[in-house]
Amino acid sequence: MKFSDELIAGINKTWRANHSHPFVQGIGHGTLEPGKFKYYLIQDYLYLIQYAKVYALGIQKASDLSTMTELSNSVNYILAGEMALHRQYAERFGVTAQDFEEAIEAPTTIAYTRYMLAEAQNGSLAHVIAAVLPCAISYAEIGAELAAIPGSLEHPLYGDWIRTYSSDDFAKSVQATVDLMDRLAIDLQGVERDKLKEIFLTTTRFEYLFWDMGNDVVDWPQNLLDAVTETV
Ligand SMILES: Cc1ncc(CN)c(N)n1
Repeated sequence: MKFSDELIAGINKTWRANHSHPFVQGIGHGTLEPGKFKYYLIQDYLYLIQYAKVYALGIQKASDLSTMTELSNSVNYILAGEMALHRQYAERFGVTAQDFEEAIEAPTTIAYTRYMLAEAQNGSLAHVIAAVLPCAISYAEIGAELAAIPGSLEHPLYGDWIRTYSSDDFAKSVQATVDLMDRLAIDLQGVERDKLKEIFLTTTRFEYLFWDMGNDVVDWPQNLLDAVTETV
């Protein structure tokens, strides 16, 4: 069994919980409240900025030019490809990409992204890839599953999102990361593999928290947001 398959098989219940999350199903069936989607997109834009930096740390830790090039392609795909989707939605919601970029990061966004950055900064390239892998694979799987729901691809608001995450471009970018994980794992022993499994489980759990955040619009308490002008 490939190491990437072993990672998912070892945490199957947690893994599937993301697919059946009400927020995800709401996108697929077109029943999600647009306001929740907008809040999620803003936080996801901020998330992707940090996520691109995690991949960039991988470039620094890579030991060959071909891996560096692959990771650099991933950084470019996130910043220019995936985030273009969010910029297009910003326009549809009547705000600018800069409004998205200048939004306040919610506690979940900070916790998830800074966890990945800490593991990436302190660990090896394998740690970097284990941290980003649930994000990559789960969106590709979710995109494909939602695309199979009749009419989902034509939904006026959610169709673009589903088309992006079920696209060949996204799948190609994810496959490069999966293949890299499998190559890196070949040389690793038990304890090192266990650490990768722990990181993979943690970021899979964070994926669930991120869907929860969107579904419940979880932000800092309003009184703290109102007091923001006191500190900036
Ligand atoms: C939280 C999250 N996880 C994963 C993806 C897919 N890159 C995303 N856009 N946002």
